[in-house]
Amino acid sequence: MLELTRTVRFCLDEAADPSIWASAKDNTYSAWPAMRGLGRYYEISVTCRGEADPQTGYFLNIKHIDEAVREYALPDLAGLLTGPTPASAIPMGELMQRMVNQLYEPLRDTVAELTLHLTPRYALSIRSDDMEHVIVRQQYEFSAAHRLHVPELSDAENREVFGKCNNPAGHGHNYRLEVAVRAPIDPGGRVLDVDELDQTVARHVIDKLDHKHLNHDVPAFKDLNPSVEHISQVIWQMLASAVGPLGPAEGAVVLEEVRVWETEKTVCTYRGPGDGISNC
Ligand SMILES: Nc1nc2c(c(=O)[nH]1)N=C([C@H](O)[C@H](O)COP(=O)(O)OP(=O)(O)OP(=O)(O)O)CN2
Ligand SMILES: [Zn+2]
Repeated sequence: MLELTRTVRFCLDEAADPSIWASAKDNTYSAWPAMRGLGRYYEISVTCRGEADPQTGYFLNIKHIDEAVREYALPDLAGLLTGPTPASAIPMGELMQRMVNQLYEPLRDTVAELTLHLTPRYALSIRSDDMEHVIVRQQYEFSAAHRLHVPELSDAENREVFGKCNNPAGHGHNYRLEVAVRAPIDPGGRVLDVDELDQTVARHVIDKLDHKHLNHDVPAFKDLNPSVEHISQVIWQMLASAVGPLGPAEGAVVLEEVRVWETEKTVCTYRGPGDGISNC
C-alpha cells in the first residue's frame, strides 16, 4: 500500500467560468483557472492510498486527480464565493467533508486525506477515516539565539561534536514553527478559528522564545541542550495541555504535530511521546 499526494493550484473569483476549468492547461504557480484581478489563489492537496500497477508503476494518473478536483470540488468553492454566506461565516468543516465526498467516487474510493491550503502557511486537512475532525495547520516565526553545549562533555568534546555551533557567545536562527491540532467539526459544520490557535501559540510559545537566548532565558533549556530536536519537544510540552481549552469542550482539541525549521534545510517533526515517530 502506498500514498500518492497531488497538489492542484487554482484561482477563483466571482466571475469564475466553470466551463474553462475542465480544459485545464497546466498546474503552474499562475494556476488554472488563472489569476484575474484580485482573484483568490488556493491549493488543494489530495492524498490517495492504493497499489501501483506492476506494469506502468502508476497507482493513479496525477492528471486524473487534477481533473477530479477541478470538475467536482471547484464548483462548490466558486459557488460559495458568489453565495449569500459571508466568507468569514462559511462552515469550513462541512466544506472539507463535502470535498472528500465529492472526490471519493471520481478517485475510486482511494482518497485518504485532503488538504485545503488557504494561505502558504495556513491549511486545513481532513482524513477520510475521521470525517468528524479537521486538522488545523498554521506556521509561526520566532528568532532566538542558542549555543549547543553539554556540560557533561569536556570543552574539546563539545567542540568536536557541535563544531561552530558550540561558539561560547552563541549564534542565532530565524526559526519557523508549524503547529497542527486536531479539532472537532461542530454541529453547525464549523471548526476552530485559527486566530484562537494563534493566541494560544503566541502566549505559550512565541512570547517565551522570541528574541530570547534559549540557554539563558528559557527555563526548559537550563539543563537541556537547545538542539532543534529538543526545541520541538519543548514546544510540544508548552502546547500539549494549552490547546485543551480551545474548541467546544475541554480536551476536544488535541495537539497532532509540532514541526520546527531551524534553517530552510533542517526541520524536526515531533508527534508526541507515544507516537514513536519524530523526523528530523
Ligand atoms: N541534529 C542536529 N544537528 C545540528 C543542529 C541541531 O539542532 N540538531 N543544529 C545545528 C546548528 O545549530 C545550526 O542549526 C546548523 O548550522 P550549520 O551546521 O551551519 O548548518 P546549515 O544548514 O545552517 O549550513 P551548512 O553549512 O550549509 O550545513 C547543527 N547541527
Ligand atoms: Zn544553531
